[in-house]
Amino acid sequence: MSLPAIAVTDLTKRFGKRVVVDRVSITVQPGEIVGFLGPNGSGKTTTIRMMCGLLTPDAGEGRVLGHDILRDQAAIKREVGYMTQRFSFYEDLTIAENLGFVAGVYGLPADAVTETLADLGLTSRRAQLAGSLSGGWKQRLALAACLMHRPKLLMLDEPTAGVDPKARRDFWDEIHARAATGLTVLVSTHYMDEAERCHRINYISYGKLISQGTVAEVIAAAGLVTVILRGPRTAEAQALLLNRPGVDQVAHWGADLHVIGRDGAALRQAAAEVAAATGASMIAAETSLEDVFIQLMGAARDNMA
Ligand SMILES: Nc1ncnc2c1ncn2[C@@H]1O[C@H](COP(=O)(O)OP(=O)(O)OP(=O)(O)O)[C@@H](O)[C@H]1O
Repeated sequence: MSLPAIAVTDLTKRFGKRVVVDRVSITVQPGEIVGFLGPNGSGKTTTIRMMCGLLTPDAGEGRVLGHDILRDQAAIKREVGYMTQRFSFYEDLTIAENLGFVAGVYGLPADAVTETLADLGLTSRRAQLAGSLSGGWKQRLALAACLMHRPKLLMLDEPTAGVDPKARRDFWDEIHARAATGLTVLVSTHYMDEAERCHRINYISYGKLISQGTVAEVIAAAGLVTVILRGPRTAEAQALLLNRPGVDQVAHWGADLHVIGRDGAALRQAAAEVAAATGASMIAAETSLEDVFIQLMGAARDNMA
């Protein structure tokens, strides 16, 4: 097997007395798209910045694209494309002028801009002011800016926040096409559908990595059982289900109620009783990634308490 694109162990970062990243280890193979998920403030951006060579860990070690994260930060920065959460442009410059500025920063030749415009389908819009672009095109410009120096690894921090579904899909098609040619991608997101587009995911909470694997593996590892109650009185059913033994989560999905818990026998018994009491039918269902994340969030909170 080839050298991993990312292999970091026990990364730790404190701000003041607070440990915001706590012994996080991640391995990513070349060409993989790996998702990074977790609640707000859980340490995703801080971890990404340590792996990009922008922030020095207080403890831990590892290599990114073969370079030591503690000693070769300059080399990492040259070979990584980092799209920050709130990417910004000169709004009163055109697309081409913005890319020209970035090319200057990296010391790239002028034809890098022409090539990148063509590569990202931006040539026909090259003279449009960045400030006048829609969210989807702004995001494409941000992607162009971080691909222009031909990085081997892309770190994307919530790249599609606030972008419409069609633009998000186009973005993901673009990412998959590039991964197929060997680009490695680490992407943080709060969107479940995006997590499902990744080859593997990492879930971090309160600075600790608490689940890793393919979506199917993460769902299986959570050991949850889900049943659906379908009937006329779901609001009443929800009230009856809350605080019943075996019921960890109850959530409305349209006209259905999803009932989720770790103790399958207790869950089914509670759901069956409430279904009978409210005239609902009970249907076995697959546990979703969102159900798992809600459960993990609750479990992490309980551990902190
Ligand atoms: N430079 C800093 N100084 C002090 N605290 C910081 C600094 N950077 C981040 N933090 C804190 O560290 C914690 C982790 O932040 P981080 O941005 O890594 O989380 P995140 O998972 O990326 O969150 P989000 O999903 O909201 O983007 C937060 O509580 C944040 O306030």
